[in-house]
Amino acid sequence: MATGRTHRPATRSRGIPEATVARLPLYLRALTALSERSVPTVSSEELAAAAGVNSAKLRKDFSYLGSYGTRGVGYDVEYLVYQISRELGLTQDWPVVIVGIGNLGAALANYGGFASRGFRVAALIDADPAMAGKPVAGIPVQHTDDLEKIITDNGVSIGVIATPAGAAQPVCDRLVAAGVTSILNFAPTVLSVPDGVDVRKVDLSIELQILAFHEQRKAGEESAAHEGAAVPPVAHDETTDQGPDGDVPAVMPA
Ligand SMILES: NC(=O)c1ccc[n+]([C@@H]2O[C@H](COP(=O)([O-])OP(=O)(O)OC[C@H]3O[C@@H](n4cnc5c(N)ncnc54)[C@H](O)[C@@H]3O)[C@@H](O)[C@H]2O)c1
Repeated sequence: MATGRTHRPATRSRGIPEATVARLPLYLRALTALSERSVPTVSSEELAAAAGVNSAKLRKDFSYLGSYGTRGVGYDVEYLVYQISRELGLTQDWPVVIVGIGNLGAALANYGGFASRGFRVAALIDADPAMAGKPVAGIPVQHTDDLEKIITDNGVSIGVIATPAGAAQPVCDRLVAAGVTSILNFAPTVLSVPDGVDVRKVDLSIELQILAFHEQRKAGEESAAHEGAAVPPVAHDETTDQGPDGDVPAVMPA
C-alpha cells in the first residue's frame, strides 16, 4: 500500500526518503514490543521480520539514522527506540484536537494509544450545541464557535477531522487558518490545503476494498490452477515489501 505525505518532496531536507519515514513507525512498534519484553539487542533479520520489512531495506533505512548496529550483536533496542522516536518527533508532546465527536471521534478520543505515543488529546470540538460541555473520555466537548481560540490557547499543530464528509473542508480551512499545519482526515473526501500543510487520510473502507481485490484474485488463482492457466504475480507493497497480507498502517496519501 502506498504511504506518503502531501506537499513534501520525496526526500526530506535531512536526506531521509519519505519511504523510509513511512517505515519508521513499523520499526518503532516492533522495537517497543521488544523493549516491553526487556530484550536488549535485536538482529536486523529478527527486527525486519517483526516489522514485516525486508532486512536489506531495514539496514539501509537505519543507515539514514546513522545507526549501523554491531556485527554479531545487532542493534541496541533502547537506543533505537530513542533514535526513531526522536527522528519522528515523538520525544516532544504533541497536543491534538479532534473535530467531530460522533461515533468515530469519541472512539478516537477514548483510544489510549495516542497518549502513550506522545499525542495528547488537548480538546474535542463539535458543531452540535447539545454536546457542548459533555465529557467524552473525560474531556468536555467544546463548540466549533471557539475552534480558533482552542487552537491558539493549546498551541495545537495537529488536527484530526472526524466530521461528515461535507463538513470536512470548511473545518480543515478553519483549522489551517488558526495555525494547524498537520491534519489527519478520516472523512471520505479529498481536502485542499495550502503548501506547508500535511494531510494524511485514513480510510478503512479502502483497505477493505484492497483486501476484496486480493480475495478475488486468490479465488481466480484457485480456479486458474484447476484449469492450468498462469496468473500474473501480485505487486508487493513498496513500504513493507509485503504482499497482500502485510500489516501496514491504514493511512493513505491525501
Ligand atoms: N476513515 C475511516 O476509516 C472511517 C471510519 C468510520 C467513519 N469514517 C468517517 O468519519 C466521519 C464520522 O463518522 P461517525 O460515524 O463518527 O459520524 P457521526 O455522525 O457519529 O459523527 C459526526 C460528528 O460530527 C459532528 N459535526 C458535523 N458537522 C460538524 C462541523 N462542521 N464541525 C464540527 N463537528 C461537526 C456531528 O455533530 C457529529 O457529532 C464520517 O465522515 C465517516 O464517513 C471514516
